[in-house]
Amino acid sequence: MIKPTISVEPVISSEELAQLRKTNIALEGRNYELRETVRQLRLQSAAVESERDQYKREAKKLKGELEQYRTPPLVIGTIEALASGDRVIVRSTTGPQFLSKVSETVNSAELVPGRQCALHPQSFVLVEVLPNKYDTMISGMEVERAPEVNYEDIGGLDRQKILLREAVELPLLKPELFEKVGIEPPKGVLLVGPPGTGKTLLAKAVSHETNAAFIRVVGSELVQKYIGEGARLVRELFALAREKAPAIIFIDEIDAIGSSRSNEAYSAGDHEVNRTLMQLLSELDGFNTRGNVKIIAATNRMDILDQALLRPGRFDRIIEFPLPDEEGRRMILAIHTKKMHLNRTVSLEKIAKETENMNGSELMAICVEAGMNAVRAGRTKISGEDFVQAITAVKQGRNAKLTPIPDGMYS
Ligand SMILES: Nc1ncnc2c1ncn2[C@@H]1O[C@H](COP(=O)(O)OP(=O)(O)OP(=O)(O)O)[C@@H](O)[C@H]1O
Repeated sequence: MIKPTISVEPVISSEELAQLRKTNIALEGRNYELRETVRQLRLQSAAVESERDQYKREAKKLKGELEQYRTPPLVIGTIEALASGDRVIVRSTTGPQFLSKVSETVNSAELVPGRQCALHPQSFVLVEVLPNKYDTMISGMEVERAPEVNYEDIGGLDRQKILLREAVELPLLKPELFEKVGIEPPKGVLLVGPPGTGKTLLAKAVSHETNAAFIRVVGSELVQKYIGEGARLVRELFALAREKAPAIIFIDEIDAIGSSRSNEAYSAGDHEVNRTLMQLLSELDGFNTRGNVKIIAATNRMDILDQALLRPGRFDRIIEFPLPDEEGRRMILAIHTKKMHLNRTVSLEKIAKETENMNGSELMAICVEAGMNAVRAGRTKISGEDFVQAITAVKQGRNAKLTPIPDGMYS
């Protein structure tokens, strides 16, 4: 029997096989390219979303500010007697008496003669019953006992630290030294410099070191919140400080009550500013420098400050806070990255070089933003590139803050 011969024809020639392999490699390359494009697009979309969120937050903040400008300041008064129906007799702090209608939002149980209240400036409707005594103003002031800020938390500013410690800390901790030598410690200290340069931070550190209460008020709030109340608030501010002594009064934006323009007093607002300033000057003049209340003020606008504030016996010690130099920036960066996990590609010296003209507050924002970049990429270590991007973001926004992590970043 003849066996049939089976001839096995190759299904594919070696040339075809080589061609197929080539095509396969090309397709894999293309696939890789496409995946890379998708990854890039995802990153871009995340960045756009994060920018959108930032704009949204900015818009919300501006809306709030606009709303604040639209709301006129309220008039303060004292309830004198309850009249019939929904009316009360109120004497305003500026003098006249009103028969005021009471807003429906006010709890009638709070309408007690003697209580302070706020009236709408046009309709004189009683819109709010204010808490008693200090509470009224404490709502506008921050009171903190020995804030948690140490000198080690402050980068650079060595000269400023020495000067402030000498002017505030020493008289509080060792008043007898001044007595023995027979000199008066400085009365008020004025910190002058651009925003975000550590003025508040250093004042808080002194407060921590002396275990003093830190009472912070903002100049513009003293004169804008309630008509006719600025002078009373200043009086109560000093009374509160004496009660909480040892205490440090910190008046931020003092130029809002102490600008030379306020002397001219040509509008109701200016008149209010002027009265507040007069009260502040009189409190300063009647102030015992050896006592355990110290006063520090801060401003970014030394140029418009009323000279009356700078006379001897008032703010007679001026300490300048410049923008940090390269070494200062490196030290500030070191403080804010102390608890961060940095990889070897991060050089604080290099970052300090690239952040000329930036203040401490912006340097802190860069550190937070760099950390966020690592979080967004799902890493636990922060790289030099994270900082490069953060510097660009903060430079662009100049007030870039923590951006929320875009949805789906980790999916
Ligand atoms: N020298 C510094 N060392 C460390 N951090 C700093 C320094 N300067 C500023 N910062 C950071 O910036 C933040 C803002 O600083 P601070 O409130 O002290 O500025 P300021 O000079 O009082 O500004 P403003 O005039 O706007 O009130 C601080 O909470 C801190 O995180």
